[in-house]
Amino acid sequence: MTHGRLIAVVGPSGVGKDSVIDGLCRVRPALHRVRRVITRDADAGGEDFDARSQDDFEEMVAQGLFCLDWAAHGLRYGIRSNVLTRLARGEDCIVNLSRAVLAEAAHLAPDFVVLALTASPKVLQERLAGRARETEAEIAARLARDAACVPADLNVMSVSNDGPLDDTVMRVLAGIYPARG
Ligand SMILES: Nc1ncnc2c1ncn2[C@@H]1O[C@H](COP(=O)(O)OP(=O)(O)O)[C@@H](O)[C@H]1O
Ligand SMILES: O=P(O)(O)OC[C@H]1O[C@H](OP(=O)(O)OP(=O)(O)O)[C@H](O)[C@@H]1O
Repeated sequence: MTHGRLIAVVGPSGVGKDSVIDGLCRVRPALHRVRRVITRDADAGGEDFDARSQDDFEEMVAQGLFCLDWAAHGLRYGIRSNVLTRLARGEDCIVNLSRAVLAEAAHLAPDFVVLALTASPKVLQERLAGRARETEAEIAARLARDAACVPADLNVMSVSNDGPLDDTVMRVLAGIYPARG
């Protein structure tokens, strides 16, 4: 059976990673959205995720339950290893990742694609303020974050999300699932 494709969505805070993932999964329901484990309050809003305390999270790490985990924005993030079973069954999976774990993530699937979203600094600022999930100080820290670069040797598709969301979703779909024939 063909191995599923793993699509990693990366980019600065507020660029639209979760929104683009939502849009892609709506248009392509067979695409599995990977639910992240995060040490964030369960009622923080935004993406659907599994909230865990710091202690519980570290226990999950110790038990080897994650195939990827990282720290950012004062939070811990984990991807459960069961995504590997889905990929092995041939399911395509999409996940919001840190740029810092891309090299490691590339080893998880033979068909690994990075979707790197971009937007202007002004747009990022407006979107984070509009999302209203973080405080002003947290937004400032996100905008100032000095993130790792996307490794040059990976299969990277870079797409601007400065314009309407539906346009971005359609451009991404055309890029990652080009029509055959
Ligand atoms: N193309 C777009 N046009 C307008 N608003 C957008 C667009 N993409 C995302 N947004 C909005 O910007 C905010 C940040 O998007 P989000 O998906 O949470 O970004 P990220 O996951 O990259 O931090 C959200 O309020 C979302 O609704
Ligand atoms: O190392 P970086 O590439 O900068 O990424 C750091 C973190 O930022 C994003 O998290 P999250 O989705 O919680 O935050 P965001 O919605 O503000 O992007 C991303 O998923 C990573 O977990």
